[in-house]
Amino acid sequence: MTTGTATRLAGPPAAEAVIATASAQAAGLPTPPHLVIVRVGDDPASVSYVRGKAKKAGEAGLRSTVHALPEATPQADLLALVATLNADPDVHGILVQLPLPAHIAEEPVLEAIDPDKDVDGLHPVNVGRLWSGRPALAPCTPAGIMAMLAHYGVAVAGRRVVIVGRSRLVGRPLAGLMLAADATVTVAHSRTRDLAAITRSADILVAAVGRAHLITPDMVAPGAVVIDVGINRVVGEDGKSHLTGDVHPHVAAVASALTPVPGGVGPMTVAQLMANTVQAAERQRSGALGELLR
Ligand SMILES: NC(=O)C1=CN([C@@H]2O[C@H](COP(=O)(O)OP(=O)(O)OC[C@H]3O[C@@H](n4cnc5c(N)ncnc54)[C@H](OP(=O)(O)O)[C@@H]3O)[C@@H](O)[C@H]2O)C=CC1
Ligand SMILES: Nc1nc(=O)c2c([nH]1)NC[C@@H]1CN(c3ccc(C(=O)N[C@@H](CCC(=O)O)C(=O)O)cc3)C=[N+]21
Repeated sequence: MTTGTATRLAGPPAAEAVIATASAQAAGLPTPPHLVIVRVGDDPASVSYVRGKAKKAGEAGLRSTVHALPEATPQADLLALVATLNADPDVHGILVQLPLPAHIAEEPVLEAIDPDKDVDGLHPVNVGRLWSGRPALAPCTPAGIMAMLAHYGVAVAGRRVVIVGRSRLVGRPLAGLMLAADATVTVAHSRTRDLAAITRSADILVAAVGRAHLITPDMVAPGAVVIDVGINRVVGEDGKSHLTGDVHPHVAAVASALTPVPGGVGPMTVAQLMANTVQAAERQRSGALGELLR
């Protein structure tokens, strides 16, 4: 961000607040919640994200284990690992990092995860709970965005929210959470006509597309709150590779508030994973207590 007047909605302070709450809850459990992350192959971005998540888990007082499987792992072996983790009472959260190699279908893998250990909130049971307005483990990026808005005092109820992007991981579940929070929601995507007219109607505009600087100032209503989810690796004028979002920097001159990239939504995603892992551990504990008392 160069010039502009928009308030910078920084991720790290809001993320620390989420992690502090999760850590305090974790400390009240008989054993530290245990997160298991499964990564298949050596995609450099996935390697780096998974490392970041495991590091944060340790800082938050959680246990974490990373299973790094070779690129050529057969789907059956991955399913067998998930079954073992489901059955292990010492494992509270399971996350299979996406994308998976092309020879492995996502659907059967996500459906194999015990919904109560599904800290990514991608199992159809959790998707269904979210869309029927019941408590559920919600995907980390959308839940992190809701936590960030709450942290900075941005009201959602009654406001017009436009989400650009309809992915399983971000756009769709965010629409469900926004609806549950009483926003009026529009979801745009690659087939949307006259995208600018729609984005200009937003009080809160969320860009989750994966195209550098797709959202330009003319697409933003003066005073709108803009959430930039995109993480794009681009080569700058200096010839160096760096990260940039889906939102053009000049949007800062139009918006009232804007999340930076990096240092915006990304840290919220990681923080929310810690919160979801603690929530999963608590759910399993109360589930187990319920069984004992029955
Ligand atoms: N900060 C964080 O924590 C996270 C960041 N990300 C980043 O967010 C971005 C989006 O991720 P993800 O949702 O997984 O991406 P996907 O590629 O799964 O989805 C992209 C969405 O954008 C839509 N789209 C593509 N081109 C256009 C266009 N020109 N106009 C309008 N809509 C368009 C697609 O439409 P259609 O459905 O029609 O194809 C699709 O719905 C990426 O940069 C990713 O790296 C992702 C997860 C977490
Ligand atoms: N099953 C699954 N669950 C996910 O939640 C999931 C996934 N698969 N696949 C990929 C996306 C992407 N994602 C990010 C996590 C952290 C940052 C993050 O920490 N970003 C930092 C900087 C990152 C950097 O410097 O490279 C930031 O924006 O400041 C970004 C993106 C989770 N995802």
